[in-house]
Amino acid sequence: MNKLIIIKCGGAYISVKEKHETVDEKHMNNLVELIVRLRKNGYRICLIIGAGSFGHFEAKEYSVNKGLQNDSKVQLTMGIAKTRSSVTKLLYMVVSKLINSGIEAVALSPFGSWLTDKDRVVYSNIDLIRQCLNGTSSSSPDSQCSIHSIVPVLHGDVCMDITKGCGIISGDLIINYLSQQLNPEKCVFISDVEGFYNKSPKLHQEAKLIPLILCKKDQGSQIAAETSDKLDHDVTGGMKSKYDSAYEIASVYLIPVFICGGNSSLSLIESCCTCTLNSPKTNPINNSTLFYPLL
Ligand SMILES: Nc1ncnc2c1ncn2[C@@H]1O[C@H](COP(=O)(O)OP(=O)(O)OP(=O)(O)O)[C@@H](O)[C@H]1O
Ligand SMILES: C=C(C)CCOP(=O)(O)O
Repeated sequence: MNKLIIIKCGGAYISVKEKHETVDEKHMNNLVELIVRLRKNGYRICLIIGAGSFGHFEAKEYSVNKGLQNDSKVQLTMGIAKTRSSVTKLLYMVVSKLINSGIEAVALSPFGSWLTDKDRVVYSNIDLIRQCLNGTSSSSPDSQCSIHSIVPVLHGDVCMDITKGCGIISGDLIINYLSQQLNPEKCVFISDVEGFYNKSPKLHQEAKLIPLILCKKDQGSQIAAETSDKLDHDVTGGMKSKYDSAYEIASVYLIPVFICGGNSSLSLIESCCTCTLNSPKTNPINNSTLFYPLL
C-alpha cells in the first residue's frame, strides 16, 4: 500500500489570522500545489486544516470552547451555529480548490460523528477515513473496491463532548488521534512559522529555531521553550498544543513529525513530507523542526 502522510495545515498558514474570514491566497495555493505534487508521487494523504481567522472569533465570542459551562445556553447554541458556519466556509474553499486541481478530496467534519472527553478523542468515524484512504472497507478487507484512494479533509471544529456537552476540537488533537489509529509514515504540521523556536519568533527577533527534538516516551513532553504567544481570539492551544501533540506522536506512536512553514518555499515543505529518515543525528531539512522518536 502507498505511503501515508498526515498533514495538519494550520489556520495561521492558510488564513490571515488577525483578519476575520480572510484567506492567505498564496499559502492556500501552496497547500493545494503540495497535495497535487504528493499525489502525483503516489502518496496517500489525510489532510486536516486549522481554523485560523475562520471560527476562532465566533468560538471565543460565544465561549463555545467552554461547552455547557457557558453561562448562556441560548448564546451557546448560536455560537455553535456561527462557529460551524465559519469553519465550513474555509473547509469548502480548500476542498473546492483541491477538486479544481484534480484531487479527489472529500470534506469530513468531526462535528457529525466525533466525541471528545477531557481533551482526548473517545469516538470517531475512523472506518470511513480508512475507507477513503485505502479504497476499501477496514471491516471487510477482502472486498477491494475499484475506487482510488480519496483525500479526506478534516478540520478543527465544534465537537460533542461527554463532560462539557460540546467543545472545540483542534486540528492538533485530530492529527494526534489519527496518527495513533492510522500509523502514517510521517506527520507534518504546517504553520505560519518555520518550526519550533526557543521562544516565539514573532515576539523575539533573537529567537532560535530548534532543528531536532529527540522524543522519548518515558521523558514526557517537557517543553524546553516559551510558547505563551497566542492571539486573544485563539480558543485552542497555539504552539504549545502543536508541541505536545508532535511530541506524543513521535514518542508514543513512534512516528516522525515535522513542523514547518512560514515563508519557506513549497519545495522545502514538500521535502519535509517526502524525505527519508534513518535515525538522523541532525535534521536533514533546513528551516524546520523534526520531532524524532528515540527508542
Ligand atoms: N516557541 C515557539 N515557536 C514557534 N512559534 C511560537 C512559539 N511560541 C509561540 N508561537 C506562536 O505560535 C503561532 C502558531 O500557532 P497557531 O496555533 O496560531 O498556529 P496554527 O495551528 O497554524 O493556527 P490555527 O490554530 O488557527 O490552526 C505562531 O504564529 C507563533 O507566533
Ligand atoms: C472551531 C475552531 C475554532 C477550531 C480550531 O481548530 P485549530 O485551529 O486547529 O486549533
